[in-house]
Amino acid sequence: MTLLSFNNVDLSFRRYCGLLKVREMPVLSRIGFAVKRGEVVALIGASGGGKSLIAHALFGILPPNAQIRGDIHFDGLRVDESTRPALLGRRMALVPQSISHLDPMARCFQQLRWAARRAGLKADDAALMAVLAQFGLDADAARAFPHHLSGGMARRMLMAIATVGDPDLIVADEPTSGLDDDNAARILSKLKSLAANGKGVLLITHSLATALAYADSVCLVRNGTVAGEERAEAFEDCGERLRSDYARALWQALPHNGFRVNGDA
Ligand SMILES: Nc1ncnc2c1ncn2[C@@H]1O[C@H](COP(=O)(O)OP(=O)(O)OP(=O)(O)O)[C@@H](O)[C@H]1O
Ligand code: NI
Repeated sequence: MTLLSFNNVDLSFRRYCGLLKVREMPVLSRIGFAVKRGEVVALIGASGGGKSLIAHALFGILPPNAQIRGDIHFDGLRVDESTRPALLGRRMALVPQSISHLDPMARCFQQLRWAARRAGLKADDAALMAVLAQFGLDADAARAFPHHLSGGMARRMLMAIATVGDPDLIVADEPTSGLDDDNAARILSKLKSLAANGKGVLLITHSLATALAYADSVCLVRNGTVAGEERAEAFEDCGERLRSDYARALWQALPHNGFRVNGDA
């Protein structure tokens, strides 16, 4: 069953040139993809391609000069200013790319408690500590203010905060950046197991290798548009089963495919 769908979503930023002239800078064009329950969909693409903006459009955290058109649906409901508040934290949660989304003025455990409360959960402290333990975070991390955490610990704290409310959809924006291999695997396995338990997961990453190890399907984002949608299992051999040229080029550029460019032998 489809949990999240983007249909023909366009996004532009208004910029003032001079005093009165306003220019529209398009950044996303005709974005369309879907996430079903039980699957991990990876949004992948190079830096600056528009992946985070797609997540920000869903969660309503675009800057005020952003102009958005098109349809975003969550579980059959159109997502807009009126419907979004009831969804945030309860039905869908974001693991933001930047760890600066943690509140610098509150201890981490307090922020976890707020997230649980926002989701309508009456979790006691022991249950919240168990959530932290899933991400390798202990009582010291719980007591800490965000600036006392390492980058990797802060990222794991963001995962704990996003998942504590048991949302139906998790959007994880580069959730493993700055993590060592073990902690990265822990986060990605957790996302995969959430999907295996009927949740939907949108994994945003610049790494095709990461996407292929954990995702069921891959949506390629390039220059603000969807340059291809592929099943993860189509990335095999020489990529004959891939539908888009861009996917084939990325696949052939991976180290174990010999860094071939444009299909060169
Ligand atoms: N507030 C803004 N005003 C104008 N342009 C913006 C704004 N925010 C982002 N952009 C532009 O939109 C484009 C897409 O940015 P976005 O952060 O979504 O990329 P990304 O694919 O997530 O990249 P990365 O992998 O580096 O995180 C970039 O070219 C960026 O410069
Ligand atoms: Ni990003």
